[in-house]
Amino acid sequence: MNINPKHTFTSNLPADPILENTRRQVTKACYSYVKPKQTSNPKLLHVSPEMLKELGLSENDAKRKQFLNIFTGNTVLENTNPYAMCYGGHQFGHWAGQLGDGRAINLFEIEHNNQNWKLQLKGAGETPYSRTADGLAVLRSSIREYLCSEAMHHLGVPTTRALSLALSGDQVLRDVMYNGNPEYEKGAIVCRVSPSFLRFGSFEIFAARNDTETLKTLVDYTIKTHFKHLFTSSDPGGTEESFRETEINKQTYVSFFNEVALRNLDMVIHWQRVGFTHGVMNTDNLSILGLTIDYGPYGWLEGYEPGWTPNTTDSQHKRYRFGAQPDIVHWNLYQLANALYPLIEEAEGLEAVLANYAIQKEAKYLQMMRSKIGLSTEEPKDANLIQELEDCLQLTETDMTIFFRNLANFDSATPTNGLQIIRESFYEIKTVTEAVKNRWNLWFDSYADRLQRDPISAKAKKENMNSVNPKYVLRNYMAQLAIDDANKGDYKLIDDLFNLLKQPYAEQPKHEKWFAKRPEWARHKVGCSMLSCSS
Ligand SMILES: Nc1ncnc2c1ncn2[C@@H]1O[C@H](COP(=O)(O)OP(=O)(O)OP(=O)(O)O)[C@@H](O)[C@H]1O
Ligand SMILES: [Mg+2]
Repeated sequence: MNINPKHTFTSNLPADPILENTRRQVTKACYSYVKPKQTSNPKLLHVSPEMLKELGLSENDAKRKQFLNIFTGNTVLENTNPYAMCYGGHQFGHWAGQLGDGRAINLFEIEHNNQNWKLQLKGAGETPYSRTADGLAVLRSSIREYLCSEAMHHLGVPTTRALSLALSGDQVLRDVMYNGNPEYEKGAIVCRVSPSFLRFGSFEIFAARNDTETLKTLVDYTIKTHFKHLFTSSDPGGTEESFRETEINKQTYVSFFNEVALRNLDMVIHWQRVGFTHGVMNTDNLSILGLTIDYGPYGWLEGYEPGWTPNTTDSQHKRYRFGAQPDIVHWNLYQLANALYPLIEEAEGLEAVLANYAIQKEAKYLQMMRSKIGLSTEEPKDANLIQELEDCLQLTETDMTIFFRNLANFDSATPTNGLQIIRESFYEIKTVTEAVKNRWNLWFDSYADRLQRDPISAKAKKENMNSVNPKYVLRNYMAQLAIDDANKGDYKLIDDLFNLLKQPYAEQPKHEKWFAKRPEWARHKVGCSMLSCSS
């Protein structure tokens, strides 16, 4: 295996001078060096061929013992120095202080095709940031993270990626529903991959500690590394040589914040498009690059319900419910603005970005919803048509994925067929009363009128709709079936789902069984509709 490891993160940012792996507050440093824990009997369960290719590795490489050893933490690659990152975060609306990579350990960077990738193990053992926990991850949550991050990539949603899923061979104790019934589960490790694992909380921690110096070092590094275009355009002449020395001006900090805001807006609008509910949008789980990060208690909408969250830890206030996600990004951006303020010392620019986010959020959401119903032009009343559609979707439990996919078959010449076309998306046909049918028929009439004023051909409309409305998503019960099998030692379904989800927008007649509503047994089952943060 030919890996030429890079270390741009550690060579540009301050390290924690303490090398002992003891739990502590780490100050004036962006990371701590720490070695992954040795595992007793590691076994690879799956490797992403697409990710291998992105990294310039071959499928043969993945079969080597060295690959297994490196990506489960048993071998540290020569000339590399693994590390855990320091960050803080606002959890459920409250500042939680230092959090950090309590169980994630960065191995090294690989550069391939002009892209720098950080490779990180999740569940690789304790670090200085582990607080009271064990640094490990269990198989169920690792399968969910592995399958979903690659599935999101294929859906076209900005996300961190996954290279491999492995068993550690060790047992991990977990109290799944936090009700005093801990049990041993299989331990597992996912190798995650991303151009950066920096989170909003990576910046907040230094602002909270009034450590403006380290804050500036980290922000400048981030701009010069990941937002180079901002840096060079506003500071002309910024060549590689002058790269480190050149001062970044205040306007560039504001532009950086603006881009972070817009990238995260783009990400969350994609979530709303595909029905993804993240579940724990704390500021330590929002990426500075606007990538979906931390596949914990996430879930996919089945019945269209903006008030839904899969996370039982949030069942009372439902702060992170599906419909609130774009507003939560906004709230989190306020926290990031506060963290960047010491570098700018003027609120105006940051406030303008936040105000613009609110405007853009409405516009982008509307644009996205127009695409879901196949409109190629804009009319002022589209917002009403879409609002009425969302109201109709909540009249009775209606499957989001099936609804939008089947809606592509609607013909504006025969609006009375509308109900028949979407019938399959209703969970209980007996709840579709005359009153419900009437509302839907009214909507289909307005929709047909609107489509008739749209110049797009029926064929193009259908193609467009099928390219934004996925046919296959990782429904909660599907992941749970793969987990149940894996706990019994059968890993085939992981591979089947992995392959299915590579083409979420394609018709896959052989796999039609996955284009189905959630089965009744999964309605209230732990892991399918209820997920805790225990992972
Ligand atoms: N088993 C564990 N051992 C040590 N620390 C943990 C463990 N589980 C979670 N943490 C830490 O608790 C904090 C919040 O956890 P959260 O569930 O958001 O993250 P995570 O799922 O571990 O990781 P990530 O955000 O990297 O995907 C993080 O600092 C995380 O590292
Ligand atoms: Mg997290």
